[in-house]
Amino acid sequence: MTESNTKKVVAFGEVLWDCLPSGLFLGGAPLNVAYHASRLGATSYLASAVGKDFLGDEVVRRFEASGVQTDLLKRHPRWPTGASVASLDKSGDATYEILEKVAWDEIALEEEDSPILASADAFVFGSLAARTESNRSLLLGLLERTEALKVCDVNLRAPHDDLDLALSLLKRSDVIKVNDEELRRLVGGDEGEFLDCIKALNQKTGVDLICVTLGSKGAMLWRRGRFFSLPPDDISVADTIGAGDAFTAALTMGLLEKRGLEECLVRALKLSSFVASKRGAQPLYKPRKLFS
Ligand SMILES: OC[C@H]1O[C@](O)(CO)[C@@H](O)[C@@H]1O
Repeated sequence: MTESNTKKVVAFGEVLWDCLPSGLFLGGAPLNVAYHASRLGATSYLASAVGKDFLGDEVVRRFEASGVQTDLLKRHPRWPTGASVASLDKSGDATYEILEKVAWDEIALEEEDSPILASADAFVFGSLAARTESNRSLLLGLLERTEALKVCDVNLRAPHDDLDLALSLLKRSDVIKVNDEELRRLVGGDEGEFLDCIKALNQKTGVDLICVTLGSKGAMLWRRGRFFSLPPDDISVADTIGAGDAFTAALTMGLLEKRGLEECLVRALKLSSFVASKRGAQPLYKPRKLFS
């Protein structure tokens, strides 16, 4: 853990360019979390890889501009920088075809990276980057060793949405963030009462802090039987890309800053609503203004 008040957040997993008809947008759920954690005052890192190509150079440049640290961002010797072919429906929700055999599919950390990993206050991860065997074993090793708060935003993305794998990762976390559809898929409870689904996920994973985002209905935070639920801000949606990732970042920072659970939820919803009101996952903003 860090001594100073500045929190250290390490996110693990994909960094990629979302190719939308309107252009290329930098994304990847863990990077989006690292981006917002940095804006919210953390020193943040992304453990990932980009190719030795122009798009990889551009990622490094964007990290430097946004304050995300590049120490854990490696250059893959052969594979290209990640990308997805993304499309938006009328309500601004995105679907992604996430290309394979790309740099972040083979993240390679080194001995010299250990001090950063060992001093993290939060370690944020999802299930997509674990689609390759090498990343999976790296991630499991990191989860076993870290003393940081482990936050899993499961981020199921078809066809890389192996539910057994997702559950095995969720079991290793301290905090779970899912959306309502993911929740129902993970507990196999299409018809069930919403709260029963949360309790079922708690029983399946043993994790006591579960947050569920509900799109236009807001979000719910559940901790050992107590829960808070709030509607989102009244906004007009530009696109929902990265709104859930922003939610995870604000929730993680709120928990690290020891804010009350309800305040964590208020801030997470505020930030995710703001992101949904803008195009792309990484809009500029001043947290003081946003949360005032
Ligand atoms: O990480 C997988 C996908 O999810 C997003 O991060 C949005 O949450 C996209 O930018 C990316 O293509």
